[in-house]
Amino acid sequence: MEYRDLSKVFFKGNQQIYALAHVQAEVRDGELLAIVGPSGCGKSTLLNLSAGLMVPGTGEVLYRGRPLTDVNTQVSYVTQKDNLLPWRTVEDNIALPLELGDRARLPKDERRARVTRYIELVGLGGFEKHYPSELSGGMRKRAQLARSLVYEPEVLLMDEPFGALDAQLKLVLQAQLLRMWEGTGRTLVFVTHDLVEAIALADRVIVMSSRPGRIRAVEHIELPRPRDVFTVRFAPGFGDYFERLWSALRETIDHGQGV
Ligand SMILES: Nc1ncnc2c1ncn2[C@@H]1O[C@H](COP(=O)(O)OP(=O)(O)OP(=O)(O)O)[C@@H](O)[C@H]1O
Repeated sequence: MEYRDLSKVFFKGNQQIYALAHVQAEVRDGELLAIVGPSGCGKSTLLNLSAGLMVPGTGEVLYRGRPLTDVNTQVSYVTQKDNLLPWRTVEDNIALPLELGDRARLPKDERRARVTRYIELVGLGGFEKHYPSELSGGMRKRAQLARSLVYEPEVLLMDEPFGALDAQLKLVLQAQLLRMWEGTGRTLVFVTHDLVEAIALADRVIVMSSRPGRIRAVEHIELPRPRDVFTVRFAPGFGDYFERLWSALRETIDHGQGV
């Protein structure tokens, strides 16, 4: 996927909000790309454009070399907002993507087996028949994660998926995410406010400037895989990545509107 000179302006009454300006970047096949940047710098807007849910003002998103002109059905998107369907149980929520489009043609047994596999993978075994209102915040995140992985999309977009969770749970879910992603060859774009999380998970980290969002810095994270999120922060080199990225981020915060 490629962002070519992407800009986006929102209009609110007679106010113009410049969300993104001349974003030029590539998302490489199979990589885990983390995007960090101050609040309001256009990170969610970039994901919305990647999913084809929004039309760019200028420039284009290329997906497999072609400009995206419609909803991108090859990507799955874990949004900031919890959008599990309250009237469906955990297993029925997770099964939903398999009921739509071409995937509805998969044999029923295979669909059921996949749902069970992803429920186990995210650690929700035993809660299949629960409704979202009967789950904790962390469990709802796990269910969202399973729902977005169950149809095995080419690209997974995640918008601060672990932002609101406590530090311990965050680590556990990061570890699960890496376990599910490493070795699959799938592409993952992960927006976060947390630099440590970005370095621990990613192959590359993009730092965006404050609004209008531009690419400020790109860092290749060459820490070996498979990574252990619990210990990687003590690995040699981690501190240097943190220092460089923090310095890029701080500059944009100092010159912008804060976090
Ligand atoms: N539909 C919209 N209408 C008007 N303004 C919008 C709309 N969507 C986003 N914006 C504005 O565009 C800017 C970028 O928003 P966006 O949600 O992409 O930022 P973000 O980097 O994801 O922020 P955060 O880190 O706080 O989630 C913000 O100033 C926001 O108010």
